Amino acid sequence: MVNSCTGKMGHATAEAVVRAGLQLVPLSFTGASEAVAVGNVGVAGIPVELIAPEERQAAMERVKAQYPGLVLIDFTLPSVVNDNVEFYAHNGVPFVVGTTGGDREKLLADAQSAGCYAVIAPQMGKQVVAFQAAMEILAQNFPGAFSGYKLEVTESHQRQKADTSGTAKAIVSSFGKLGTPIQEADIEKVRDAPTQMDRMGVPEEHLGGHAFHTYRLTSPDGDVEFVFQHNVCGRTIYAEGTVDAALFLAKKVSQKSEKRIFDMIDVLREGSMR
Ligand SMILES: NC(=O)C1=CN([C@@H]2O[C@H](COP(=O)(O)OP(=O)(O)OC[C@H]3O[C@@H](n4cnc5c(N)ncnc54)[C@H](O)[C@@H]3O)[C@@H](O)[C@H]2O)C=CC1
Ligand SMILES: O=C(O)C1=N[C@H](C(=O)O)C[C@H](O)C1
Repeated sequence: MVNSCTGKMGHATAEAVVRAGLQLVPLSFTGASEAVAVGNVGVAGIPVELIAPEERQAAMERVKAQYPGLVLIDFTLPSVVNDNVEFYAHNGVPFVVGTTGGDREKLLADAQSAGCYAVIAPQMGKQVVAFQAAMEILAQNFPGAFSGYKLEVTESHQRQKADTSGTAKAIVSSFGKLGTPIQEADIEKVRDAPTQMDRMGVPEEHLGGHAFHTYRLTSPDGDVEFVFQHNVCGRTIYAEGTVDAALFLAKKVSQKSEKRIFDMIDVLREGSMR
């Protein structure tokens, strides 16, 4: 079940669920206004009924009874992700959260205290997850290796993205251990089209959906520079990774795994990404 199929990521993920030959629950939680105004949304020819927040408990009971292998997927908004996770946790359902932002500590604590199975990660794209893991491995093995270097981070996303990239924040945390700590406020957020096209090289057709990240490290004397970059156009890479996460989580539930909360590095490590 994908919440919300009205959103860009939710829709792309629901399509990936169908492409993978899995059963898409034809219901999707969404914001109150869309549920009333739109009613339902088509995903690969399947009409998906939109459920407003005040109707979701009744719908959840129906869905739980009808779909025993249920895994929920959340791609909503930073402003609602905590409320959604509280709701999933209260209902004891396994869930994958790709939504960024919100209070991340509370999100983890709510999932943990309810004993839910969950995959929670700001980045679902296999190769970007591998890069994220590599930076953390580097940090664990060579702490302080870049002490004294200056770190500059720029991330460019579609204009509607309100929060700072969750991926950038995760990678900045590894850079902190490598000796170049910076604050979230130091991450440059690019959201305007001219800068995205002229400076960052975002193709015009991807202004509405892209994620271009650059991490630049410069030595104190300016003689040495490292630049790490990952530039993604579109949403397929995340949608496919999310399906991998849902399949991984369903396996963990059926195995009654003792560990219940995972991130995408766990999914990648177990060889569960196609
Ligand atoms: N983990 C990953 O790899 C990725 C994460 N994201 C994150 O996913 C989130 C969604 O991104 P987009 O799809 O681009 O945003 P979007 O703005 O296109 O979609 C958000 C959807 O949430 C719906 N919504 C609002 N209130 C709701 C509620 N109470 N319950 C259910 N749905 C509600 C809205 O109606 C809208 O359709 C963002 O946090 C973004 O950063 C995006 C791409 C990849
Ligand atoms: O909103 C997006 O688009 C993305 N969000 C995630 C993030 O905040 O890091 C992942 C990717 O950057 C796309």
